[in-house]
Amino acid sequence: MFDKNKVSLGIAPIAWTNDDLPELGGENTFEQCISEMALAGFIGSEVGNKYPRDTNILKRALSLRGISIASAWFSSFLTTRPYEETAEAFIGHRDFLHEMGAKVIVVAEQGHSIQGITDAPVFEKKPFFTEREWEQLARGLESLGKLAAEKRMKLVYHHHMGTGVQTAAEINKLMDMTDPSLVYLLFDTGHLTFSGENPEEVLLTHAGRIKHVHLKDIRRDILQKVSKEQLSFLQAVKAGAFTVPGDGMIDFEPLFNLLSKANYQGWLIVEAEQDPALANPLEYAIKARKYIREKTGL
Ligand SMILES: O=C1C[C@@H](O)[C@H](O)[C@@H](O)C1=O
Ligand SMILES: [Co+2]
Repeated sequence: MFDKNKVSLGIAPIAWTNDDLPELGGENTFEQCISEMALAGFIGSEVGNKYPRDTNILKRALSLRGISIASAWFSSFLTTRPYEETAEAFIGHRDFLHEMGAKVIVVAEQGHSIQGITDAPVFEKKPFFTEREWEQLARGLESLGKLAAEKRMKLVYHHHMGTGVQTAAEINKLMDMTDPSLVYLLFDTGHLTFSGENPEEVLLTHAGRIKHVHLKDIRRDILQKVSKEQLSFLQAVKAGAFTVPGDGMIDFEPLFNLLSKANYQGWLIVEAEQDPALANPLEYAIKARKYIREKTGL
């Protein structure tokens, strides 16, 4: 299985406070969040909107708890806005993450995205890029990838529900259109399953380019409800579509096996956004940690 010197376990703050739905977990503090991550046995985190932006303050709070920053989300608008606008914001984000010691930068294209539109049915209204937009996205990501490389960092692209890069076919197209030394892939088990893709197939196809992993599970009954009632992505999250690995319909064992066979190196980040009032974040973090230990020995 995984080499403990090459694979590290982290957890995202989104289970404590949801940046996309600020009403979920608004009461949970930054300190509670990172203390509970450490208590559950994780050594890494991504960055949430309650995290201090002053890198000295952030480093001190995290080091007291033995936590490092693995990465943080960046929204690109390469298909809808001038490249320079995205590049300027990307450089600030990159420099912050570099200062925090992160090696990868998570990027998701938000041009035409409906992931944040409260009432847009996620299956029915997902956007599709024109060929011109695909070109803009691919060339723009390569340029951002070069900016990442200036700091010896990697851009990892996050496929996502309700965006133009959601399905396996769209992931394949993006990977085909971009330079593999500049644009890498983030593998998110929850988004692939939500979209109806086969995560094993995606993993096998792109194993060499996967440099960051988000682990989340899906509740099958909620997924059926999302499709039947034409819910939006955010309504799906609120309804409990996502949960921690081992608590839903995904079989993680073959995925862990394939990742380890591909000599995966980097972070495995548990990222299971759900309503913290219904799913206690510490309890679910402990549950996830236990499941991963049982299945991988990590
Ligand atoms: O990586 C992610 C970041 C979140 O903001 C997003 O909506 C979530 O679903 C995700 O996978
Ligand atoms: Co994710």
